[in-house]
Amino acid sequence: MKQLTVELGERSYPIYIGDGLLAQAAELFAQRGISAKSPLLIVTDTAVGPHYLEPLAAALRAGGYTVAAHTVESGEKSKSLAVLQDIVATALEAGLDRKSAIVALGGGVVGDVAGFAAASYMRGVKFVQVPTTILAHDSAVGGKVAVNHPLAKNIIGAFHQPELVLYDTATLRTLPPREVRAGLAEMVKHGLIWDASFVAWLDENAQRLLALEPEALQYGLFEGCKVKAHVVSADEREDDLRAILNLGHTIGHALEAVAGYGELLHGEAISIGMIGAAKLALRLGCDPEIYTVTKRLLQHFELPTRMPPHLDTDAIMTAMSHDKKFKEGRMVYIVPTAIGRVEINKSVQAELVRDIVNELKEEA
Ligand SMILES: NC(=O)c1ccc[n+]([C@@H]2O[C@H](COP(=O)([O-])OP(=O)(O)OC[C@H]3O[C@@H](n4cnc5c(N)ncnc54)[C@H](O)[C@@H]3O)[C@@H](O)[C@H]2O)c1
Ligand SMILES: O=C(O)C(=O)C[C@@H](O)[C@H](O)[C@H](O)COP(=O)(O)O
Ligand SMILES: [Zn+2]
Repeated sequence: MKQLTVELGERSYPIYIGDGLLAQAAELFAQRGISAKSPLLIVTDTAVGPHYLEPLAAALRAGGYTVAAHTVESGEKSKSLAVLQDIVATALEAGLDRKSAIVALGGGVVGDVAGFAAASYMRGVKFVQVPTTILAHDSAVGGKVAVNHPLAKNIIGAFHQPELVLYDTATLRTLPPREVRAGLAEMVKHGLIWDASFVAWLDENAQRLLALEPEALQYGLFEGCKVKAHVVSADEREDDLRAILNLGHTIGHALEAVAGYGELLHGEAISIGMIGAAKLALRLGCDPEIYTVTKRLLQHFELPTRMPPHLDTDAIMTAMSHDKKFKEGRMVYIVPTAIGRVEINKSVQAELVRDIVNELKEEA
């Protein structure tokens, strides 16, 4: 088992990464002070539940926990206020009290909606992340929890850190290949924003990751989590530095919203958004190698680099204006300045972005 810590003073928490960790859930929950005197609620989805709900629930029951469960439909559309209401109803029926914990068993969708339920139920109860996708090496760490609005992604949410992240890499073996690829987009992002040597490793090990080769996977997840934990520890509430985790997201989130939260997976939208950010870097006079390496990496991972041409440019520009980085009348873009380095740029002209959005429709 590998372990690292998100350093947040008294609210610091461990991330455990290993094969078969679901079986150790009760012990690890108890170590983190999750009470066995109040019921737990596991939130999962219709694709994950059939595989992993019972093994997790059984491990927890064996350690003396009382466990209830709530299953949401698989997919981005479950990040909604309606689903949040349903989770709260199950929590009340199951008798969750202020000492209870809500456990997210699934990918980023379950993590975000269950996390927001934990942040708001009885004004906040404990939360545990049990990620089951590659993408969730990002979403399970850092405490951003949210649901979507039809006009804007993640616009109703909170910061609510988990007590622990229990990442059983054995669960990743049932991930559909498209989800494997989408998850690797956020791993590429972690390299591009922070660590040129990780970028080089990703470049060389793409096939091993796509094949879910255990050693490569654990290394990639650990390094990705390490970048994320470091940035979150430095700026938990995105006053400044944390915005770099949004590389590719300004365009990417707009694409997801305009495409109706279904056509493009989050990782796919972010892949296209990172091409957009690399194009922005080119236009701002940065080293062309940034664009070349970004595109090569994303192609290695068989991720999309071209925007679906039917998406309307005006609608995308409007959706971008709802971005949470838009403050005091200024749009903020995360722009690469070298491999493994980005800047938070507050002076990019909207017309330049519009050109890039149109170019993304033509990208090969
Ligand atoms: N909070 C954050 O910091 C943060 C960071 C990145 C992304 N996100 C959010 O995360 C979401 C995307 O997360 P995701 O890509 O994990 O999506 P997801 O949760 O929808 O999971 C992807 C798909 O795989 C299925 N699945 C999950 N685990 C599986 C498994 N082990 N075996 C078989 N099927 C499995 C799910 O049912 C779903 O169909 C987006 O909503 C994005 O906005 C949040
Ligand atoms: O944790 C962060 O900070 C991130 O930006 C991680 C992103 O990958 C993630 O998609 C996040 O949900 C985006 O947050 P938002 O604040 O832009 O909605
Ligand atoms: Zn993301």
